[in-house]
Amino acid sequence: MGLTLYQKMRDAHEVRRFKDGSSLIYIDRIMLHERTGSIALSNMIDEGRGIMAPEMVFSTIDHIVDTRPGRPGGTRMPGGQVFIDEMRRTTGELGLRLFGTDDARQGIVHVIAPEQGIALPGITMVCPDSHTCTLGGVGALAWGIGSTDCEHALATRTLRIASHRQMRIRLEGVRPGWLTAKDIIIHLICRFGAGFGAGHVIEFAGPVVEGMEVEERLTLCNMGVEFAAFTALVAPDRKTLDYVRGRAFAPRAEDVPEAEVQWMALASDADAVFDRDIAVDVSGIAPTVSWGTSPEHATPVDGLLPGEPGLEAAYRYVGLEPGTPILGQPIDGAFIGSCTNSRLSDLRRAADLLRGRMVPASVRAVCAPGSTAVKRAAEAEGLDAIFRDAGFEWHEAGCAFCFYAGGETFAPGARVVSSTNRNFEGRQGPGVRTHIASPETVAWSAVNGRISDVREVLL
Ligand SMILES: CC(C)[C@H](C(=O)O)[C@@H](O)C(=O)O
Ligand code: SF4
Repeated sequence: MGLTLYQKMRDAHEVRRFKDGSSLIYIDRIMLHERTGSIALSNMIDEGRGIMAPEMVFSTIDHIVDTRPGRPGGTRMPGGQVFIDEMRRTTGELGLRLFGTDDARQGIVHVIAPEQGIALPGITMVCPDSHTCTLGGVGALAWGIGSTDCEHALATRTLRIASHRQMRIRLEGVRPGWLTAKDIIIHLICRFGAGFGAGHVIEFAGPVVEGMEVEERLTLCNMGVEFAAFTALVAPDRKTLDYVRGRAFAPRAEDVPEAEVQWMALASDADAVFDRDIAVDVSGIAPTVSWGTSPEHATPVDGLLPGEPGLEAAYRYVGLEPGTPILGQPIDGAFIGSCTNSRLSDLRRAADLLRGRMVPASVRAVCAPGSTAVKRAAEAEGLDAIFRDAGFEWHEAGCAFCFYAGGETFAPGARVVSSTNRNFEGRQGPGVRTHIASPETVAWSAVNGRISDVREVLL
């Protein structure tokens, strides 16, 4: 019987298989950020434990640090400075790499991992952060862990994982030019339900995935955890190899040929058995936005809001009515950023829609590039000027606007179209109503001052 991509990667890293089917897995690389990583590292120091392979640990400061231009206050999160200070102290004491706020490699952990070549095809990676699944987009077996597991991984370079079920989602059909990976993943979560991936590893495959750029695959895998999956993956291909080559922590030039042969062999066998094998035709998928308080509360942008029972609390929070259109809903805010959609390709596509246009004064629009490197690259090609001229605030790299670190937010009750991945109550701040969507939908809605259909301009 053939093996799935996931099974091959697991087997290649398996130190031991237990009777219950779980496995002890060798961990290649570990990433940390100040919100959770600082806690794991202080515990390690307090317990007198050493780090098994310090050179394989990569840390950054992204979550609670302000993204305001210049970051004048460090962080506005009450009590937040201690996480930043602890991250600096503990990484210093333990001799770990830290991409701090003064480092050109700083950024949202899941954005810098592929960007710096830390995430690579075929490696195992963990980080105490749920969106570590993003890295499946480059063919890494990567998943989010809790603090205790993080300490275990730091101390032993291994982790025990359960035996996961296998799901493949094959994306087929003709993808319209305006249809983004974000629309597709929100559509899938809405169609199958936010719990559909529970207990599974999801492999995204099929011609539409093969046609996607690597940064789009990162967006697709990013929301694997919003599908409740253990993680998500895309098999590496030529595009992945081109993407990875030459990045700072990728293999050295002389090792590349051998590595690439190994990476290209990473694919599910033709006779691999999946517990669920689903084909989805993307041809009919519309630009998709969330309306409620779960990513599964979503709708085609030109659809009417659903009226099933059980959605009352969500409707109350968002201040909308079943049976009404989402299209045309006036908005107060627009946000482009987060580990889902803040890479250079996202900013370019949004800028294309903003060029020569202006966001109305009633809308507060913010862009926080995913990393300092993305920010600088965007500035080098003049994207910052396009965003600013359109009325967007141009921020530093970080998470703060995505998850309300405690400071940066929109006004209570504000309706915000956002390129992020979560929309539960208060996610972007007290009372803020988040509609998750593609960066294109965010940009186009921002200039119109209402939730808008990108097909008006991109068809
Ligand atoms: C703070 C962190 C642990 C959290 C996560 O794990 O996802 C954050 O990144 C988020 O998106 O809510
Ligand atoms: S950008 Fe948002 S979703 Fe991503 S890691 Fe940061 S807080 Fe979590």
